[in-house]
Amino acid sequence: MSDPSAAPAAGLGPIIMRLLRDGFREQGRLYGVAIAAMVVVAGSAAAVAWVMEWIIDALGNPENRGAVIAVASTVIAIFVIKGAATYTQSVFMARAGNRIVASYQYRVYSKLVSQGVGYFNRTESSDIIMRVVQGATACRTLIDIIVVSAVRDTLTLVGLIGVMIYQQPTLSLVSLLVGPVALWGIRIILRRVKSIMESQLTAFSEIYRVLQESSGGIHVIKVFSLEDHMRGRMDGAVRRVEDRMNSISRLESATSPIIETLAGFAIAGVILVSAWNVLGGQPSTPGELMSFVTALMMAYEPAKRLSRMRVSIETALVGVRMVLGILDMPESQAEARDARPLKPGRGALEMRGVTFGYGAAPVVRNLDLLFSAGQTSALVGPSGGGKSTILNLAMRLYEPSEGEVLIDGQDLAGATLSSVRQRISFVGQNTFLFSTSVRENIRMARSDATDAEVEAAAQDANAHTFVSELPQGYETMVGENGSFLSGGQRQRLAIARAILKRSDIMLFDEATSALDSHSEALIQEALARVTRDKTTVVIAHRLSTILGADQIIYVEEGRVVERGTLRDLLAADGPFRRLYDRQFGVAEPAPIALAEAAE
Ligand SMILES: Nc1ncnc2c1ncn2[C@@H]1O[C@H](COP(=O)(O)OP(=O)(O)OP(=O)(O)O)[C@@H](O)[C@H]1O
Repeated sequence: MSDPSAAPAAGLGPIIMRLLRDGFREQGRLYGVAIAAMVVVAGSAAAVAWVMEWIIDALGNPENRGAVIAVASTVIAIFVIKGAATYTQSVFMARAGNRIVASYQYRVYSKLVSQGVGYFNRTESSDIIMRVVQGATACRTLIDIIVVSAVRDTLTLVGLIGVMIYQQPTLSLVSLLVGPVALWGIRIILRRVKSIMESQLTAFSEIYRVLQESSGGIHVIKVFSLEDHMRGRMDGAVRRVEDRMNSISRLESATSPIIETLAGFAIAGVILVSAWNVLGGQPSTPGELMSFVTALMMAYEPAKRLSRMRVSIETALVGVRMVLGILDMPESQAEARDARPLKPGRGALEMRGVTFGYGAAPVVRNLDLLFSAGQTSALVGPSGGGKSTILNLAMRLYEPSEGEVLIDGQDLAGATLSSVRQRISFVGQNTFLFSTSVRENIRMARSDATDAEVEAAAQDANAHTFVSELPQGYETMVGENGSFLSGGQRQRLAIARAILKRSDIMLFDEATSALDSHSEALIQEALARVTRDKTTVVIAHRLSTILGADQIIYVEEGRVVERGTLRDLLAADGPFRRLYDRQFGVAEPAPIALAEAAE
């Protein structure tokens, strides 16, 4: 499946410009100070080379004590200034860089969390983690490289070359001849780096995936003795990352022999030409020559760093593209521009001619359904028939490809998402709890709920007794996804959360399946009270939980096959009747009696 957050095709130039624009807009002051410090660092480097002429001339005439002391003081001043400027540059670059990482991590997360459920179905969570963690760091790295290398090293190099040309124009030309050769060598290296970096990120993603599956699937790993299998996967993943790291380091380092060799040629050329100059009768003063040679030697380091810069840019670029890909991704569930909040009503939920599929094949087809306001409806039918999908569409977690989903006659497609979600409470098959206290988990439904309201909701969900017996009561931490609690306890907290929300439509998808029949009966009784005047839709495989429903809808292969009261469906002798007979046994009288009681 194509990844909508795939890297944008933009070239290096536009990507760098965009990052710099973003970085300077957010952290212009910090970068401004750092760049000013870099200008001072570059200037002081040129000054060191420049002052050599003065030093040599002063040493050639040591009787002039004033000149010697002035030179010595100048050297001290230059180095003190260079040290202070280097410190300022490092501190401000680091502060700006850390802020940039935080900003991109937040922006990427913020964009991701506003995507629809479909995006998270398509994208592996390990991939998402990698994009947030590695991608944001790559953005900082790229800005750092550009600012430090392009500004400081380029300015330093320009200053030093300026000194060289001023002191010895011919010799400068000779030494600069090696430049084009260096560029050619670096181009070859770059091509290799690009291909390795792409696969490096895939290898990283596998490490995150193994970690996540180890944590989430630890029970399966233990019970099926999969420890060695997981170790093998991790070993493979970390080795792949290691191999690629080594290749990248090798390529980055390959710039060194190229530059070293070329530097040797440049210096040898300078020696030969200056010897020829002397013989040819164009002598330079020792001071001029010393100043030139110092500038040439000092130019070597920034030149080497600049030669590595392109390789480092290429390694960071893959992560940067990932981040920009997410930031530029269209909203997978965009609100209509003229979307309005749903108007209040009694909570009638309706589907008209709804067709929808997660992929190409439709899961529900041309569905017409009415869940009347204030009534309880039950969805039953074989597994995979589309019951949960109907609830997903009602919550607008997915948009129908055809037809309309309406609340109180208002099409959800034209409503703001927040107003739709506000009207609906949901307890699903897989209860999710946050890694915080029991109280905070329930309060997620309504942040302004008082402690008394939280506890009342827990009472209704038959959770209060067990919560009171926990070591810190409502303040007990529940662990990652409620791992310190039993399945039934988790479900009761999820039900309490849904009750606290006080919305007028309540959806329950196998919400009491993890409970023993005694607890289930208690909750059913409480839920019947809480949902009395609400539009309620219940999915349950255990028919005992839905016998009191106002209507029962039998769904199979995405279609409504039967609907009616329990009495109607039993009398119709269709698929519901067969399901009913299978669960209770034809000779069992109790549910029939219950049906009578439900009238
Ligand atoms: N996120 C998804 N991506 C792709 N296909 C999905 C997704 N969720 C469900 N399906 C498919 O849609 C069909 C209907 O699934 P759904 O969960 O709605 O059925 P259900 O009646 O609720 O089943 P059950 O009773 O087992 O929960 C199934 O074939 C399922 O494989």
